[in-house]
Amino acid sequence: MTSTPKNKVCILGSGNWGSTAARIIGGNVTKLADFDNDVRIWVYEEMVNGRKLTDIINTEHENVKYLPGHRLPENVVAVADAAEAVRDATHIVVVIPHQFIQHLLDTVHGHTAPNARAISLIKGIGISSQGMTTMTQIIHRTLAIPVASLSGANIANEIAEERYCETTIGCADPDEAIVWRSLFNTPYFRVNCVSDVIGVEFCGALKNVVAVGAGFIDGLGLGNNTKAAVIRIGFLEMRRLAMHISGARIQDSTFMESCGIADVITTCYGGRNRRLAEEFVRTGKPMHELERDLLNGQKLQGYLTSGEVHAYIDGCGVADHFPLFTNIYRICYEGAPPASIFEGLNVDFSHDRL
Ligand SMILES: NC(=O)c1ccc[n+]([C@@H]2O[C@H](COP(=O)([O-])OP(=O)(O)OC[C@H]3O[C@@H](n4cnc5c(N)ncnc54)[C@H](O)[C@@H]3O)[C@@H](O)[C@H]2O)c1
Ligand SMILES: O=P(O)(O)OC[C@H](O)CO
Repeated sequence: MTSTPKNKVCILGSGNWGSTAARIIGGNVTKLADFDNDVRIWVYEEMVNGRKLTDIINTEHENVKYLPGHRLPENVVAVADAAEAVRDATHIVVVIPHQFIQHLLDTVHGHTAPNARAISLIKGIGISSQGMTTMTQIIHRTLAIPVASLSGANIANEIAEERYCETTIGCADPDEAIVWRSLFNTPYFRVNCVSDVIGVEFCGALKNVVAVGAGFIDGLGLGNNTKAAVIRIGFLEMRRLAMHISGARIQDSTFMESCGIADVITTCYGGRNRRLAEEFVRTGKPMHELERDLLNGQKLQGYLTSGEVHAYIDGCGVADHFPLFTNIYRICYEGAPPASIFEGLNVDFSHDRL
């Protein structure tokens, strides 16, 4: 009698969030009878203190560069070849900075199992000839497999400390949603599933632009009320843009999940995008320089997303309806003074669908 092969997880990405997700999944698979215990994690290979990062992870069981101080389960195995990492995987977790997605997908294309499916933990969007594209759409278009999304108020370092928080999985198939949930849910990382895959993603991507605005306010030293105003207007612009692009396919209720309102709050107080936007105002240095000098290899998504959002809203002739996003773009890319963030913030949102 032949037994059914077990499901197998591969994680594509081993940065701060990828390594934290690996801690969670590596622990959970050992409790799931239909999953293989071995979890492969693709590492963008680099030398750290004269040693390959994959070797360090596989011997010390710690990603000393991107998640120092937290042990990875021993069943999480680092692999430098992405095509090898996805081979035989039934569940592919994609968690790399959004600017690198297409190259990675092209590398694994043709190597995924026929029954594979994926979940994107990426917070970012793409621009293509079809307009604005979400990460699940890019993954689905390249690999032709079902794709779910996961996003929430999830600062990775706090999750690695096992401090209680929530997240949202967007998955169109309720049975698949249950499986994804079983891979991620823990007593400290509470997963709620919704069917709105791209709504979850839009929230995760667009909140990074609001985080940049919040950082500008901190850099200007304007305090809590001003930041709350930027958070509120930013949240409304996020929702307006998501609705503009995908209309009826997005559910308003998604914005009230962890991926929506909760993530805007956490990111505007504790995230990397906020922190470096504050430095941008204080030092006058460009974002890419601050990223290089202050993040030790970690990557920002917010200022890039601001550029992508601007290309889209300007191209569609609707930038006037997004004054905060437009001002943030001009401050990041056109040398506009940070105090110009308030210009024209009197747009009426009362007719937006609630
Ligand atoms: N860190 C968090 O708190 C957090 C939380 C939720 C979501 N996210 C999202 O998860 C995604 C991944 O972020 P992260 O925090 O895990 O990464 P990170 O910013 O900590 O690290 C950057 C990663 O990119 C890799 N890299 C560098 N150059 C590369 C290249 N050319 N090709 C491919 N990979 C390359 C590095 O090896 C490293 O693994 C992002 O979209 C981010 O917004 C992050
Ligand atoms: O550190 P940031 O700014 O990339 O944000 C991290 C998470 O997305 C917060 O949920």
